[in-house]
Amino acid sequence: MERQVQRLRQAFRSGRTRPLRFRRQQLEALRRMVQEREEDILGALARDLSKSELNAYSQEVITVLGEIDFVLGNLAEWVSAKPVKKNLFTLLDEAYIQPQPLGLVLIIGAWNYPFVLTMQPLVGAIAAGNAVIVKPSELSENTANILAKLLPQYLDQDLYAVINGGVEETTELLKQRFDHILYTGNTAVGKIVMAAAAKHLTPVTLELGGKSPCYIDKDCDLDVVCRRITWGKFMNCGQTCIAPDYILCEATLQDQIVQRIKDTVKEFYGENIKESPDYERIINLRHFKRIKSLLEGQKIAFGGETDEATRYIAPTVLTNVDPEAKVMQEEIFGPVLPIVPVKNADEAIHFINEREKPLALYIFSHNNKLIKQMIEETSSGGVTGNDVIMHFTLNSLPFGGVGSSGMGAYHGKHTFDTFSHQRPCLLKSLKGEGANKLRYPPNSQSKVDWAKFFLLKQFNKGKLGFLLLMCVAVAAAVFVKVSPLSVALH
Ligand SMILES: NC(=O)c1ccc[n+]([C@@H]2O[C@H](COP(=O)([O-])OP(=O)(O)OC[C@H]3O[C@@H](n4cnc5c(N)ncnc54)[C@H](O)[C@@H]3O)[C@@H](O)[C@H]2O)c1
Ligand SMILES: CCCCCCC=O
Repeated sequence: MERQVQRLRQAFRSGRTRPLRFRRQQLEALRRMVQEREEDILGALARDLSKSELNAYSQEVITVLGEIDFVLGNLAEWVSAKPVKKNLFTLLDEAYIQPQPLGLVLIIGAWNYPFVLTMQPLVGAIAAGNAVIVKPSELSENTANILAKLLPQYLDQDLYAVINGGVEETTELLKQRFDHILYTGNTAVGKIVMAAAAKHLTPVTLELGGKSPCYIDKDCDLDVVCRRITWGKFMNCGQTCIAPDYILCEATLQDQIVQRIKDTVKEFYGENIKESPDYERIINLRHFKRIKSLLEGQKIAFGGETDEATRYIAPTVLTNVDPEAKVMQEEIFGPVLPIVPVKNADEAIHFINEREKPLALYIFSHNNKLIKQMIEETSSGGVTGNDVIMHFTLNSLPFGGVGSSGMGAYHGKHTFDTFSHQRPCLLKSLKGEGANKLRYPPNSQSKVDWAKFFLLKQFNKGKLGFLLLMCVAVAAAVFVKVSPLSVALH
């Protein structure tokens, strides 16, 4: 493993990833891979999560293709140096920010959307000019294997590698030095990753989880609200990091909400949910048993059926759930939706703020002021008002957590920034040494006064402003020459 890491690092040092043309070629090759091997990819997702081809395509493949196209359309602009504002001291100099690749980065993916959660960060890491090791989750082993098979066929093998394995291999991998680690998975392992990274002072992006609350205000159109929640909660059998974890609403709304979710489940998945191609299965027996145990002692308003042989758990809604119940202590990550009654929005805000910061917050209300107030008075990785999940799909929005739901963010340009160093560059000339006397010792009050004048004036007023400022600078220079102050400066 150490040798493989060294090999990639060497290839990075060759400078091959620097030219824009090279990065574009790799991204185009990645796009070809997704298009030409779509069937293999969809097959792997079906074996791992019982995802239908249509669901796998729309939830995972489409996002990756969209991301590649978006990056290819913008990369030339992103890699370019960005001039910055100057002060009077640096007026004649060149000052800019140059995004540069970090080096060798590690992407550790989770099993629930095993294709998109590894490929979307990979797109940004390639775009930013890094060498990359991808470590897919061992729990979604078919997708992990197809990635290990396909990526070397399409991408530069010296720069991009897939390493498969479980805890042992990942632990070994984390002993190596990387220039950035992006980890997606649970919070407990997030801490292990961060501790390992700290040994090398490696920065991390941690895409973690948590219990994402969903508040429903009293005068909402519940038909619409419940359709949207049903879609986001039971998609991928509830195994979505930003699925609404639980509902907060006034107690009197519960029965109506239950009835509408029940009707929608029937509309979406039919009378026999087990037969629906749109309804997935729990990833493994451990998670099946964990989720099933969350139902113990709860009032099941509908659903609750399970089948261990196929790891099926029916869409399930629980009512009047006690905040102290087990189902409210951990992220559910399955098709179980508890409703916790609260008196009003203020109590909901209090409830949310008493707990760890969630990855997402959903607020349903006709009252925009209330939505803004709840955003203002709470904290979460992201927010969608009057819908669920959808903020994930907008790549202009940074996607990530806060507090125990993670740190850092990615998607679109944000991924490029995550995997880049924003290098500040100031290019001066060896001329104009006279002005530098201001900053050289011995210091004096008049030097400080002039330094204040030069340093505290920002310059960003276009050509006319530039001319005006030059006049001021010349006047100042003349003044310096003729005034008694100049004596102090020399
Ligand atoms: N924020 C996000 O974008 C996002 C996306 C998906 C899932 N999640 C969160 O991830 C969690 C579910 O995923 P999971 O953690 O079960 O996935 P997982 O079991 O696939 O683990 C994630 C990765 O961590 C590695 N790993 C596991 N144990 C390790 C250890 N001891 N040391 C080092 N590496 C180890 C795995 O090999 C895997 O690659 C949920 O909390 C969910 O909310 C977050
Ligand atoms: C529609 C795709 C949602 C992906 C969410 C990723 C986290 O689990």
